[in-house]
Amino acid sequence: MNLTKMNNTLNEVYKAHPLTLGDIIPIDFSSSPSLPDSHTWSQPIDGDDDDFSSNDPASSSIPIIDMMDPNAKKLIAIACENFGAFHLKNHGIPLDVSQGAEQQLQRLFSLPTQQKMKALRSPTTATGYGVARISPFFDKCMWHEGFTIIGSPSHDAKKLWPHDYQQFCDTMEKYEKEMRRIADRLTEMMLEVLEISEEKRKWVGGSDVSAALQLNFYPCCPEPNRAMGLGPHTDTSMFTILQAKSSGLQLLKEGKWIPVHPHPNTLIVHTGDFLRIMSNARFCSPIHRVVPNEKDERYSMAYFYSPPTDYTVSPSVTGDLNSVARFRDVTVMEYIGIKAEKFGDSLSSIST
Ligand SMILES: O=C(O)CCC(=O)C(=O)O
Ligand SMILES: [Fe+2]
Repeated sequence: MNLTKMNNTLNEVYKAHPLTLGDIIPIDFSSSPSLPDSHTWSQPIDGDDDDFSSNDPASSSIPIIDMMDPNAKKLIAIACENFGAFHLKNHGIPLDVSQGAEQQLQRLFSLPTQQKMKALRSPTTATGYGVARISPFFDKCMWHEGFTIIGSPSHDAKKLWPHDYQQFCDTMEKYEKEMRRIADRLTEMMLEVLEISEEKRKWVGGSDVSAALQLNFYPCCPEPNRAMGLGPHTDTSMFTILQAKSSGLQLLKEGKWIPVHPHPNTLIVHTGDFLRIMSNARFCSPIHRVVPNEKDERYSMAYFYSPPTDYTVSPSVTGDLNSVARFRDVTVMEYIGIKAEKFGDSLSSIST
């Protein structure tokens, strides 16, 4: 994987859209017994009360798809059309790899704040510890802390554990390799469904894909109905593959927030903006958010997978000769820059 190129690209984008130092440091949650004003959102936040799912269970929960099912390709395409998300089972990740990554994730976030601050992401770089990248687009802060990995985490891990970083790096690299295998396979399937030409598919499985692993921690929250774990957003990816063991994730569908509860031994897969563009808006890139919880803390790992930064993403209109392109062509690099500036208005800004 040409990670230096990917990292440089992101760093260039972030340099053009720097955060202020006040924006990048999470509060010390362990010393915040009540919700500070900086983290109090004005609207009450709907928790995971399952209101929507009780109305119409069939249309309100994302499907569970078996990756080994002979019909997987078709089922995934339907899920991408209806929800832009599904649970994936039989994905083939060895249990020790997913559990190992989960343990390292918890080890990282349980470090004392001062230690985590040693790996603080600077306002203009892409990796390390800090608040969510989407934070500047919201007036209020989120009940969340994160750690971003692009390629080998060793540079940042050495700052956290100067003498004992290897275990973290090996475990995370193994996990990323598994994620990469699944993302390649899902992408192959969906690009076939969209009848995207061989020429435009060559990047899949290659060394230049753009990939990042985002570790997230949402501590227990004293007033979850007035706080936000991660504000509403769509992902700047082709696919995002998520591992999480507790509830809190919600997807927006037809104006309602649908809770996405975890299932044992499954991953949650979302489609992101790049697949929406390539599919000419046939597939969704769902707006999602995370709500915090008073009793349960939440850990998650999100693997973002996109084409190489210089790849031109074009809507596929092959399947339907009457259809017109609903987005203009855009390179991955250019779209990452648009997203850093326009956030939720990015897709409409490239609509034709
Ligand atoms: O923590 C989660 O479940 C969601 C994370 C997420 O949406 C993201 O990192 O973009
Ligand atoms: Fe996301």
